[in-house]
Amino acid sequence: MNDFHAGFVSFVGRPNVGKSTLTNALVGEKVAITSSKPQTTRRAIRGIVHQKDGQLILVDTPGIHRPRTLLGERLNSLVQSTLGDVDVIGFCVPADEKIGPGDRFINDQLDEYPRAKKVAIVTKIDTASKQAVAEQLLAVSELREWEAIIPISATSSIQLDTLTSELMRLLPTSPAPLYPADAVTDEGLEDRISEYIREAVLEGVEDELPHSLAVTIDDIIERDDKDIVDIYANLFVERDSQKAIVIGKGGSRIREVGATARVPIEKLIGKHVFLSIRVKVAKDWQRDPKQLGRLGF
Ligand SMILES: Nc1nc2c(ncn2[C@@H]2O[C@H](COP(=O)(O)OP(=O)(O)OP(=O)(O)O)[C@@H](O)[C@H]2O)c(=O)[nH]1
Repeated sequence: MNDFHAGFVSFVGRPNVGKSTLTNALVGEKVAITSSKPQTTRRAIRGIVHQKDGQLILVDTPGIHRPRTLLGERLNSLVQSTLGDVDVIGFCVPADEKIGPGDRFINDQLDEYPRAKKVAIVTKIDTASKQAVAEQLLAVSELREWEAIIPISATSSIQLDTLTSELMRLLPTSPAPLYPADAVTDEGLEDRISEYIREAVLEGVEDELPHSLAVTIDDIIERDDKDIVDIYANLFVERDSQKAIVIGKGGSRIREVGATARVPIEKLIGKHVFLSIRVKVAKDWQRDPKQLGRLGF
């Protein structure tokens, strides 16, 4: 049987166009955290879509942007090395914003990856009128020759099956699946937990604070006597003033963060969780090669 398709697909686009939300919607599970803050995604996260006739491995990448810090530069080079390896690139533009210089910049970069097939995805069509969507499809079609142009909404589940089968069709045939049938991601447990915590902190913080956040896990300990898992996490910020904001009056904010993050973590682990989050200052870590290394970038 040679009609099983399997391969790697990456969604690219400006920050905040809905790449992570789309990844989660296609996988059917939260493998990538999302937020309304630009540049939420910092790693290439793999989400795996299983179908009878194929396996789609989605590599979620940070949004491409002009870097302002060393972290920004590392994120951009992560995108570049990821795109060099994928079979299909899905270029995402939102239906509710006109194509601008940021989109053109990314579209031009796609020439550097001749091996990958290219499809355009118009995202968030639930937010725009039929006419606006039609105009956006036309504008996108003028950027280059695409294998397909597909309008979707990840939050309203519009055309997601169409997108999956289009992507599947463009993947190479494979003698066997690349991942086991029950895998939804290749992210490790610690990384997924850290990301859930970062997502919870991102809710409600503003300005440059979202970029200053990093989370690491010291320990995950199963208790012998009870069905509880103890998780010890560190939340890094860059300045003392940010530490105060994140902790909140009398620790109120950080308690809320813990309660919010515990929900997806307990779902993931299938047990009750005691979550300890210690807030620490790592001064200007986004610009410091040593600290970036320690935080996993
Ligand atoms: N209305 C609507 N909102 C969406 C849709 N998809 C994503 N969003 C919202 O758009 C925002 C950004 O979504 P993300 O998935 O985090 O965007 P991203 O492109 O991965 O962003 P970065 O990680 O910054 O690159 C979030 O607030 C989402 O809820 C959609 O189909 N419809």
